[in-house]
Amino acid sequence: MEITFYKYQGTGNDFVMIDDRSESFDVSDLELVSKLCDRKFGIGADGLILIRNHPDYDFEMIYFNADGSQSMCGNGARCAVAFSAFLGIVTSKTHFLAIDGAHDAVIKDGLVQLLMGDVSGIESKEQDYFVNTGSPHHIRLVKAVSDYPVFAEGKEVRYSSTYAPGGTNVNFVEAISEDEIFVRTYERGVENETLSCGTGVTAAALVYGKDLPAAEIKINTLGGKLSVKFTSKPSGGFSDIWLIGPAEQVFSGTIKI
Ligand SMILES: N[C@H](CCC[C@H](N)C(=O)O)C(=O)O
Repeated sequence: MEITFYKYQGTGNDFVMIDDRSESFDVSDLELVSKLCDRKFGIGADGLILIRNHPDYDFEMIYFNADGSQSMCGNGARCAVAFSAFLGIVTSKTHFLAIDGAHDAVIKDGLVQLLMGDVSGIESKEQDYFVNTGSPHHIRLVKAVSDYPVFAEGKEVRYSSTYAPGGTNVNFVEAISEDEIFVRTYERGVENETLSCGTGVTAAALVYGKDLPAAEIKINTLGGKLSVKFTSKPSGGFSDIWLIGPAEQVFSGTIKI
């Protein structure tokens, strides 16, 4: 079988993108997903995204982590918007469907702005926090995130009984200033640290700015810079949550597999 693909990255979180409007990709073949994401035997990526037609939306994105599991992916969604514009499916504004529901997005000044789903609230977890921003995120505020043992500590939390059986993504957050943080993430389904995680930095920004009526938090990641804007709802929870950052096409090709 020969598959045509496009490789995208959003602040270093990288994805195999496939125009699957023909619906020819077998979504039950998780071995194929893992092989295409394998960095030695395949194309190599944190995840794989199919773009399909949908009667009620501009398009539907189907996201797979590298291990074949599915979840909402913020950086992947931003790359899906850029890819759909490249394919001519959308222009600078779009309304599309992902696993966690409908999203709006805008392409402006070379960046993709993604409207995330509302968040009902933040849970305390001993000294840490938990937020679901379309995928589950454990948040730990730390002093010097550059030196932090992200893989070891992240893996321990991800597989802890607290989050069994589904697990969680784990984010370590350092305060840089009152409106700027540095975030490193251990990602479920990649089972490693990624260079950035869109739903993760969104969760981190909500925790960091949870006592503010509204905020725009600048976020540094190992893979580049993102920002998150949000409004705190009087009843608790958050709305108007925008994840903003670049989404670039790196290369395209075909793979015989
Ligand atoms: N690994 C995550 C999904 C991808 C999240 C991340 N790549 C993002 O940009 O949101 C999970 O299994 O919940």
